[in-house]
Amino acid sequence: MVEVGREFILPPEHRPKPETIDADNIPLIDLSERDSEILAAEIGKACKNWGFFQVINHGVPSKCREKIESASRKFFSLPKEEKKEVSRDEINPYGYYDSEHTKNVRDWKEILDCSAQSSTILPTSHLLHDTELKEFGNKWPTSLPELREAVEEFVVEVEKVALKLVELVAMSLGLRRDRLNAYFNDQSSRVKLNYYPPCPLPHLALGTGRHKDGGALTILAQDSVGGLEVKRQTDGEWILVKPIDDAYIINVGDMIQVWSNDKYKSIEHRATVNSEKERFSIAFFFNPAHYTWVEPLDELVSEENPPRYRGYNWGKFIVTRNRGNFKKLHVKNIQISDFRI
Ligand SMILES: O=C(O)CCC(=O)C(=O)O
Ligand SMILES: [Fe+2]
Repeated sequence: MVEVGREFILPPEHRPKPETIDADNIPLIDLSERDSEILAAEIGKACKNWGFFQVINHGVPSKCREKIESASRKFFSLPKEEKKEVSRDEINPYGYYDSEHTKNVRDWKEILDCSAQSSTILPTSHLLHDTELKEFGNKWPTSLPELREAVEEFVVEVEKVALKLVELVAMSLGLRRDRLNAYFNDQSSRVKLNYYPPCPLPHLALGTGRHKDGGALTILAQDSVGGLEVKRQTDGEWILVKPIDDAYIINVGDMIQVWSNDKYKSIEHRATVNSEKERFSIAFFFNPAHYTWVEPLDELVSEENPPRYRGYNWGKFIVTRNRGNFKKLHVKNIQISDFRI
């Protein structure tokens, strides 16, 4: 019998309910629609009302998805010692770990975090006065060469979708189509493989605790088990996102919320676990370079609609967030609300 340690147990108000609501669901958008004005309008509406939507006919070959899903299963079924050989640590955010914390409660999951680029430059410290930077690369398990190949091929494909979405988001905000593209010339994008083993007490713990994604946008592939829940803006209820074969779930990250000066919202979400089935998901976090200064876009602020956020440096933001994910801290983890004016 697997034990559920105290560090996994959530305070009562944040525990998942035994029954989830799945009647109403997040919008489903067909990306093969050729009229980009129509697409942008649909995406704008989804970003405003839900902060989440699913896409079909996205162009990512299903073979590519099957390959990364299969490599991920193989990776997590490797002996623990082999996984630990590619562990992340307090400074290097890329690698394996089984003790992620969200809001200082441990998540019931194992993770492999990968830099989407061959390497990523990040600050080594969350402290603002420390300006040291370091280049971090991926560690791959030697017994599973297909994992690296699968991740690299997946990145090429999802990045095309991410750029297309960022263009549609720009259009929907009434901006030039390529207004946001330059932010992604240098990236700190990340691929996260999530593995949620069956949990004997699924109503006391979560696979991923409630959180908002900090970057620009997230593209998520969930398997057919289901468990992702999104907080509905109208009433604060948690809504189960129905798995759809070969679809990707897209969500607005904090950065788009800030750029849009709150027109679009980065919405809280979480992943539940269940006592019978294991569950896998793969997230692609589309993020700009560490040196990016994030603030409401000039075109979207005015005298009547003044900026609602102070600017901040993305590198320091993500490093502070990573630090809180790595271990339990006694301070609240960084949120964009900290920058609210
Ligand atoms: O596994 C999931 O469905 C969600 C994971 C997630 O939200 C994340 O990794 O940021
Ligand atoms: Fe997330």
